[in-house]
Amino acid sequence: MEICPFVRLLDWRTLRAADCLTARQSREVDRFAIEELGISSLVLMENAARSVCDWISQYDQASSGGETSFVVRIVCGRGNNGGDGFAIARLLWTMGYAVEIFATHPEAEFSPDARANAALARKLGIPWRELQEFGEAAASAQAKDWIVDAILGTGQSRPLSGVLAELVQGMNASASRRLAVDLPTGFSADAGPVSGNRLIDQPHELAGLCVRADVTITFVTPKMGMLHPGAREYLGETFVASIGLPEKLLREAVSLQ
Ligand SMILES: NC(=O)C1=CN([C@@H]2O[C@H](COP(=O)(O)OP(=O)(O)OC[C@H]3O[C@@H](n4cnc5c(N)ncnc54)[C@H](O)[C@@H]3O)[C@@H](O)[C@H]2O)[C@@H](O)CC1
Ligand SMILES: [K+]
Repeated sequence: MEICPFVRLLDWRTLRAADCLTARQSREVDRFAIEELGISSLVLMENAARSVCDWISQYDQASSGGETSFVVRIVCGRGNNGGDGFAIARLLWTMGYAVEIFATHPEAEFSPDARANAALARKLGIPWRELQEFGEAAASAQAKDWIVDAILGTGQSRPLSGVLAELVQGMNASASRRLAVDLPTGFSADAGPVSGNRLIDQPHELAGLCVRADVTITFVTPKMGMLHPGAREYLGETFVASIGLPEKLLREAVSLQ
């Protein structure tokens, strides 16, 4: 189902390991695109953000005739997954959506591309709320609202704890719909819904440790962890978004053949 030009629905029935990238391969794709092909990482981030915004606006058109009275709350981590989130906030805001940004870290701790997009969001005066207000905002959110999970993507390297685990619990307890950017926070690109280095057979064990997304929009290709039998429970309806580079080239770059 081509819901918008650069985004295609993932067919779970035909998903194979050969179609999937590991976190390391995903980073290699990034590196190859930036260093060998010379595309800027900010262009990749913008393309990633644009595909998420296209999806939200197409879905909104298709499901409610473009009624945009819902609120999109975007929770941004400190890495490039967060950078995607700041860019998504800017694009949705310029399209007239009600947007609220929540950042998990002070700007000084952001990755360079996240900092660039956060600074732009600040300059444009996009509503930016205190992180500690998120629990209350999520608890009072309506079913037609969206929470965009831009906390962790392929950089997730350990189980969630502390503030991030609390944020994820707040997200999962909310009536709001949840959209995961690249991967749900708490979901390992390599192994799926894991806790520590142990695959979780009982998904309920992950309650609060992994975002239960209604929709996941992943970039370039599916990720290896999506093969885990419990994956769909956390990914929801999954789409694969192109970020402007020929997939075949990227596969060669990570010698997927
Ligand atoms: N693959 C690609 O071609 C592209 C990737 N982009 C985005 O870049 C993301 C990867 O960005 P990053 O490598 O900065 O990583 P993330 O943004 O996923 O993670 C940020 C940082 O969080 C820390 N972290 C890891 N596990 C944690 C935990 N359990 N608790 C607390 N902190 C933790 C790590 O230091 C990690 O570097 C992708 O998921 C995607 O959203 C896009 O911007 C565009 C292109
Ligand atoms: K995410």
